[in-house]
Amino acid sequence: MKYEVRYSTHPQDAKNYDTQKLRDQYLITSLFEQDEVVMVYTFEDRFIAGGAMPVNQKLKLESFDPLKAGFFLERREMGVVNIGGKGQVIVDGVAHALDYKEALYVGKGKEEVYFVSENPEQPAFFYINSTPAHQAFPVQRVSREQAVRIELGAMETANHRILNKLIVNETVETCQLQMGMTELQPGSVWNTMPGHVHDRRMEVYLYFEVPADQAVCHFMGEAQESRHIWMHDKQAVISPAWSMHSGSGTSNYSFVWGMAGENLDYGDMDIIPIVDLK
Ligand SMILES: O=C[C@H](O)[C@@H](O)CC(=O)C(=O)O
Ligand SMILES: [Zn+2]
Repeated sequence: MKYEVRYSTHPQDAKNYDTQKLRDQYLITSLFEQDEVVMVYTFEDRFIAGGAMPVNQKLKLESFDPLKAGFFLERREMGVVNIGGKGQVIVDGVAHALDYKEALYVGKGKEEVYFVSENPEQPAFFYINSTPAHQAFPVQRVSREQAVRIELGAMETANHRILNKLIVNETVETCQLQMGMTELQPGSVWNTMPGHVHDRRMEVYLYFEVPADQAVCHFMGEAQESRHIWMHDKQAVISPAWSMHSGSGTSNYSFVWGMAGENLDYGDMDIIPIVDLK
């Protein structure tokens, strides 16, 4: 398994970052590598964003040195969203089938977790989010039908999108993790517009279904001191609690969002009026 550690940053410091520094600090370019588990451990709320792409073998979820844990979920919980072909997540011997855009919550204390693809020609891409946890909640699969679906925005403002709450307190009991998936409708390009911040929680976005010759421009930073990061398919970006997080694409696309921090209130956001953005 491969991992990387990223320290957290101060907004006053981030103001001075040039393009490369912004990308090094916040952009995660590669989480999906054949027959590997790849993890980025950020000190923003000790959130881990990872990818598991089993092709020719099943992959074991393993702890890594900075966690100083006997096994990965010893003091953590995890959410998994499959953004690839059919696969299974095997948790302490129990197989949970995950189809495209389905999710699985795995609570603290589960010792043995494996990732498997059904067909090596169409491997599963398991996107992983994990946060510290102090209570064990049951494993729960969230199918597409079980997700809480909300329609947001409008075609006229190029932000018509379907938000699917996958792992939120309406569907799954968690310690601090929340996850969901938002799908921009054809012709719509703006996510999270009007934008927001939530000082109570940090967030990570993973963009996918971005066509190979298109890109998403992700907006971050303080609302009056915004910066942008150009992103491609299956890349993720870390949003510290002080940062806005919004994006516009050169086509429509989808993204998985994951949050952790102070509360489990999805609606706890401070909206930034569009005319106040700088
Ligand atoms: O705090 C919540 C997250 O930023 C996302 O759920 C926002 C989002 O998917 C959207 O508006 O398109
Ligand atoms: Zn947010």
